[in-house]
Amino acid sequence: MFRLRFTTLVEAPLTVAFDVARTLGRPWPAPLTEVESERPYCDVHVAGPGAGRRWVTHARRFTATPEGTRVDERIDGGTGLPGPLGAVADRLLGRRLERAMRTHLDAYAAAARSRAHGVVQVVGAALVDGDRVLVAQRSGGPYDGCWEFPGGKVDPGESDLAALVRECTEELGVVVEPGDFLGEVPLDGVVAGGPRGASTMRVWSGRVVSGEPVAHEHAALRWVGADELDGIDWIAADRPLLPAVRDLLSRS
Ligand SMILES: Nc1nc2c([nH]c(=O)n2[C@H]2C[C@H](O)[C@@H](COP(=O)(O)OP(=O)(O)OP(=O)(O)O)O2)c(=O)[nH]1
Repeated sequence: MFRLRFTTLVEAPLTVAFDVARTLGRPWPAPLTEVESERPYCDVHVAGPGAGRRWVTHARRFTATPEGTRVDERIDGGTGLPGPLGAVADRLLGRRLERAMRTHLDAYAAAARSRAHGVVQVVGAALVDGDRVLVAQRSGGPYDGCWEFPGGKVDPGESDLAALVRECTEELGVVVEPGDFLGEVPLDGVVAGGPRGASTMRVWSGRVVSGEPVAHEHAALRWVGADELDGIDWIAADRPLLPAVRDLLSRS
């Protein structure tokens, strides 16, 4: 058998990295059957062993990082031929696939980066003061009254962190210093348009380094402790981030 491992860093949100990977498929002709898929986090495809006993398993995991999406891929396979001849055939097949994959992944990273330019990206700040985090209540619109992390859409050509600092100044009248990357969650497309889950929100921890937060655009602001997080009426998309926020508060 052969085992191939690839890691690709894609400058694109999770949803774009996942969708482009699926659209491009694989650099070999044999059709695979999907046996697992959780958009935008992972998928597994398999083929064989058929009449020729050749088999292959292709597993991908998409992980949010501060720089973009890391795609970890495992391809395991074999020709199914026995003995030393089979070992040589496996090695040759593995090498061929490895070469094809490297070219394919370069093209994939470029395609995902280019597609990401057309997708609205949102950033959020979990601003911490001691063992409390700042939450903000939306005023108007589809999420009227729901609570969220301060933040908003990244402007074209703007970096995530520049957008985070700008949004906190506009919304709260403070200067913030971004900290750790906490995670990325798919949004429902209400703001970005397009299909549900096209956009994501990427959230960093942060702290206020100048000024006192004032609700310039929100209905209200609250500093809350870890034990209050679950009881808040969050925008639904934010809930998967709460374990990371709880962990953050336990460390501060
Ligand atoms: N800021 C923020 N937005 C969130 C969170 N969770 C969540 O689903 N969203 C959604 C709500 C909105 O649809 C979108 C952010 O858009 P926004 O309207 O707040 O962005 P913005 O401040 O740039 O808006 P605008 O300039 O167009 O008025 O992301 C969150 O925790 N914080």
